[in-house]
Amino acid sequence: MVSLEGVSKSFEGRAVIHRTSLQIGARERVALIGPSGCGKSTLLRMILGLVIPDTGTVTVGKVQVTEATAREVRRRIGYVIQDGGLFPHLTAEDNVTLVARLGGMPTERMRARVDELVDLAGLPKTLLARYPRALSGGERQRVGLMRALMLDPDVLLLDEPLGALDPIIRARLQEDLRTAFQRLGKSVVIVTHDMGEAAYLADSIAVMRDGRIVQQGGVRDLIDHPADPFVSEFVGAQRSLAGAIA
Ligand SMILES: Nc1ncnc2c1ncn2[C@@H]1O[C@H](COP(=O)(O)OP(=O)(O)OP(=O)(O)O)[C@@H](O)[C@H]1O
Repeated sequence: MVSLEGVSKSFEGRAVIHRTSLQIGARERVALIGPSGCGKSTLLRMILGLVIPDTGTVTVGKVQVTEATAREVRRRIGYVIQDGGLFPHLTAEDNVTLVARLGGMPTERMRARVDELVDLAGLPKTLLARYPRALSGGERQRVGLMRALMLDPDVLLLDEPLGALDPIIRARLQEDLRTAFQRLGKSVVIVTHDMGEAAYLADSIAVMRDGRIVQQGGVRDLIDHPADPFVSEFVGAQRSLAGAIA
């Protein structure tokens, strides 16, 4: 469904992605994990056509992502960022329906879709009348998810969607996201710093360091067969409560 083949990128003469490849199949969920600044968001932005690689190719479905096709490709992708990325001057509902309205979706269809999505996102419908500033972080994130899903995209990209939330809300949203992913069966790429979250939400985890994917596999692979000392250090650095007590 999504394929990055040998992509690289430099900004201001500094290489931030070094010839990297990543494939995400239909219905497959991949987590991108790695230290701050290793290039996770840049890879997501390449899939969206917001960053065009210096070498290599990105394809979504059968379409190669270029400056010319980026807008068309973005219509097939839902994108969720930290804190929802909502427009502050629009109500939650107007945030969710904005692109559909601009695209001329009939009102009845739009209403039906919003009803489906409040159910999927686990959000009371009454909250949709509020502006983002009157919503909690978790509620904003649920609205962000609804907005990303409004046009029923084939691919869902989430860039640290739960990073700013407290642990209880985060755990609830993790559960609801997992259920939504299972129900929807879309290709998903989720960026996170949290190995537990990656293992819970994704089929496989791609560990990045310094602009490269150093290993991709299931969480057991990463623990039992780390490709190098960095992977073991990174996996081991995620302190569990049980470990802290011990
Ligand atoms: N448009 C840009 N111009 C210059 N440098 C950039 C640009 N975009 C990203 N970078 C740099 O590229 C590197 C990778 O950034 P990126 O945002 O992809 O990292 P990340 O792994 O997502 O980090 P974090 O986990 O902190 O969000 C960083 O050093 C960043 O400063």
